[in-house]
Amino acid sequence: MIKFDRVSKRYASGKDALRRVSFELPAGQLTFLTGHSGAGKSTLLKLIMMIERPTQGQIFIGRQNLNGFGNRHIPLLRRKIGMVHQNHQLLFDRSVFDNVALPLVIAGFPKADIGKRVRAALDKVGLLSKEKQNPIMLSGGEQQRVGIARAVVNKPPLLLADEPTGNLDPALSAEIMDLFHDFARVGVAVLIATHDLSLIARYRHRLLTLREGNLIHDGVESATPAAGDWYGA
Ligand SMILES: Nc1ncnc2c1ncn2[C@@H]1O[C@H](COP(=O)(O)OP(=O)(O)OP(=O)(O)O)[C@@H](O)[C@H]1O
Repeated sequence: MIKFDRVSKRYASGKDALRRVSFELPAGQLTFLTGHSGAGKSTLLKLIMMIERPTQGQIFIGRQNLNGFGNRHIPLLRRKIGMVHQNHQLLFDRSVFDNVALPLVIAGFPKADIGKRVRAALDKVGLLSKEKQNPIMLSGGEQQRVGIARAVVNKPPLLLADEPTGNLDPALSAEIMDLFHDFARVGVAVLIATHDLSLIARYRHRLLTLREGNLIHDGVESATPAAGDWYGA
């Protein structure tokens, strides 16, 4: 589903945020992305979203090489990617329904279609009964689920999450992880960037570990937190 081939990113400041990073994420797999603060996780997600461009190397989504994409292709690309943020980034001046509908409205879906898809997404995250509420009335875990419904309402083949359980207690984190597992089970490639070592230890998934822009580990073997590794201790 997604492939990085020797991807490097140097910011204008001269900072090398990623150095010759290569990996592939197949459809239907859930993968954690970890590393210390500043290791390059957000940069990697930004390259996938085309918020930033690589300095070297190639990124493929499906069979498409992002190097061949101009700015006008970006909206089309982003429709293939669901993004879940730690702070949900919900709009508090509109209902839960309207928040989830937003990507479909932007993409120009017909109204009847929007209703069907939004309700299916809210049903999936267990929040159908709250569609008319303002998200400000919801708990942190519920707000995160609204964010997930919005990310998947387009049925994207790729789901990215940046610290999706950052503000949640272990029980709510487990609920969110259950949802991600459900999406992986139906063929979505799920990439979760997280610092949460207990989360990584609890689920034995493939783990990509970055240190100072280098991919220093790719596998499930040492899914137990190797904090010493991260911090170069
Ligand atoms: N726009 C930018 N211009 C210059 N340097 C940047 C820019 N964005 C990030 N960096 C630098 O690139 C490196 C990687 O940053 P990045 O945000 O990708 O790390 P991260 O692993 O996501 O960290 P965190 O977990 O703290 O979010 C850091 O040294 C950071 O300071």
